[in-house]
Amino acid sequence: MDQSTENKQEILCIGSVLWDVVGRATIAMRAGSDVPGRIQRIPGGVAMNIAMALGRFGLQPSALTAIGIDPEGEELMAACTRLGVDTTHAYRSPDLPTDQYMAIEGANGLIAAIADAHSLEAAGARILSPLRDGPLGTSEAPYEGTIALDGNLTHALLEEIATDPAFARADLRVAPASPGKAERLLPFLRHGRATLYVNLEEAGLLCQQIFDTSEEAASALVARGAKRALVTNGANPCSDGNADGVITAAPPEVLVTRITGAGDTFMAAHMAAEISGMARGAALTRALEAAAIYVSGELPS
Ligand SMILES: Nc1ncnc2c1ncn2[C@@H]1O[C@H](COP(=O)(O)OP(=O)(O)OP(=O)(O)O)[C@@H](O)[C@H]1O
Ligand SMILES: O=c1[nH]cc([C@@H]2O[C@H](CO)[C@@H](O)[C@H]2O)c(=O)[nH]1
Repeated sequence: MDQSTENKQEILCIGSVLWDVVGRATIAMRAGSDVPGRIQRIPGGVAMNIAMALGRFGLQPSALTAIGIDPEGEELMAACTRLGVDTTHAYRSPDLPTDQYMAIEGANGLIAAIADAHSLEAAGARILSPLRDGPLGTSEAPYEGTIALDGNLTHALLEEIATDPAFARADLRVAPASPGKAERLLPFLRHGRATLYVNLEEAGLLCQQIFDTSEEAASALVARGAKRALVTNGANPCSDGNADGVITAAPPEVLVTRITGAGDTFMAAHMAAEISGMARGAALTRALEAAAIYVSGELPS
């Protein structure tokens, strides 16, 4: 281990590490538009986005995911190394192509996106082997560190994680992959083992209820069985609820230049703050500050 990594805290990120292919146009678009613009390919997937943000906050992220042994996978492995995300424990299969996500963004925001995470889903429990069969942990000697988990895994695998003894001692923090996959996190309401990081819409989908405030949503998630729930609501106040009650704080007012990634930045900053020993209130404030810096266009650290 070299000098730069020996004092950093390792943190596992479980879920999608894939290529994002994003087409952007500066004019407003709708279904069927065919316009000039730019197309970029960048590392993505919720677990990867959280891992990259955790790295920026001084932690040492390691990904448990599926990455193909195809040219796209080799390039993605190199990109992870370059971006400070360890892939020693990633599952590599010659039969599964590297996953990808495709989005189209116009001046009026996201028009549509497709997430092809079929290889991650097909790899299933094989990505968890380092936590179940070693070297990171076993049922008898469970992993005791912090884990960020995304909701790209199948509902069945998330259900297993919610009760698996190999996860019993971890500080498990879970984020949905998209509103469309929010309901995959229901096992963590039935088995109160995880801290959930959701936005107001995702909280509503999990509780089958419409919420006006993050405070209402956080207390409803805890009432439904979540051990702890952090609910963000864009520029509006954000809440942290657990059995002791709900605390709420407002994001600083900033000029917004980008939004995508705000939720991942919030989660990573909040995890890093708590790992460094901050209390609930201070960690919430720190995470809101980091997300504000991010949406205003800088990379917080
Ligand atoms: N307009 C804003 N002004 C200030 N802070 C913001 C704004 N939008 C988002 N944030 C910050 O980012 C956090 C997460 O935002 P949001 O609730 O929109 O999450 P999300 O929907 O998961 O984001 P994402 O766009 O990454 O999916 C907020 O709690 C807040 O701290
Ligand atoms: O179903 C999914 N949708 C979107 C993402 C990721 O979220 C980011 C966009 O919000 C992007 O990086 C994409 O890969 C994912 O991992 N799964």
